[in-house]
Amino acid sequence: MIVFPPAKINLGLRITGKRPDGYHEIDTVMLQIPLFDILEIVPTTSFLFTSGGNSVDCPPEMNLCVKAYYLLKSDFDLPPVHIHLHKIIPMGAGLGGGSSDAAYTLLALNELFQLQLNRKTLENYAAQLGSDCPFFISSSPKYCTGRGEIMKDIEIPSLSEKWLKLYDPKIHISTSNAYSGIRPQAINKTTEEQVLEPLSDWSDSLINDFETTVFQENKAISQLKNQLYKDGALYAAMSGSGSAVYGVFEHIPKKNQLSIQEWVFQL
Ligand SMILES: C[C@](O)(CO)[C@H](O)COP(=O)(O)OP(=O)(O)OC[C@H]1O[C@@H](n2ccc(N)nc2=O)[C@H](O)[C@@H]1O
Ligand SMILES: Nc1ncnc2c1ncn2[C@@H]1O[C@H](COP(=O)(O)OP(=O)(O)OP(=O)(O)O)[C@@H](O)[C@H]1O
Repeated sequence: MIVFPPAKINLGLRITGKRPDGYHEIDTVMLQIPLFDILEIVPTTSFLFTSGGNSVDCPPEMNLCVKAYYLLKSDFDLPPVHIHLHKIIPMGAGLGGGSSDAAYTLLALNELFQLQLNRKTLENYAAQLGSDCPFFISSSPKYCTGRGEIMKDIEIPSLSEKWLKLYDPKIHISTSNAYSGIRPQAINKTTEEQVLEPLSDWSDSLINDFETTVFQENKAISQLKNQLYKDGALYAAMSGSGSAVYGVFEHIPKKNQLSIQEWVFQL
């Protein structure tokens, strides 16, 4: 079975508290985007994990696909499989690629071995693998709170038929380091309320709390955000804990001749 785990972007990301378990309370909207890894899972005689494309900077046993397989295997009599991951989504970019691979491993195993697990059960398994993982179990935009795992479906009419330009500055940002530099703050308005306001208000209202510290340490990332506004973006921001930045455009944006990886998608 072949599946295509997508990347996500965060629209606004507020960090509102530090929890006793060391995680942070967040308030964000997450949206899948059409940038995909490729994941193939086939039954075999002994467990094997291989990967291609961009190299993943952790040993195979730490790969979230492998962790997802063994998590399900602890509760079900799963046969051995060969998992092959072709990595395309940039790592440490705030695009949730590893989380998506983990969620899609659960989804594929559920289907391949007819485990009959419903969405809620799959989300509970996903939450054990990472805070962003439950989001990838279903494909619609979500307003996410808690440590990211409390989700509510949301429609974002402002984004209908808009264009997205995404830059990968190729700067690896560790999520836990990024969180450790943040002082949580209470918020007056939720991100859900803000994304339902007109898109023309977003640049003044939507905030990613990671931008202040990440931009201070990496001027190149804030320059890319400025570049997106210069190019005519209606709204531009960093995704998650960075380093990827995106802009939302009314019309198809031109590609720049910057020596940097960029993608353009219609939403
Ligand atoms: C930045 C976001 O991508 C926004 O969607 C997520 O909050 C990160 O989610 P993730 O990559 O799935 O994170 P996890 O794998 O669960 O946690 C990695 C590390 O990030 C920190 N972490 C993560 C999520 C959260 N709500 N609070 C945290 O403090 C913790 O130090 C944790 O050890
Ligand atoms: N399948 C995988 N793909 C990518 N990274 C993985 C995977 N499995 C484990 N990892 C580890 O997770 C780290 C970060 O992964 P990921 O791509 O999800 O980060 P991110 O883009 O910053 O996402 P997030 O928005 O969740 O913080 C990698 O540096 C790697 O060590």
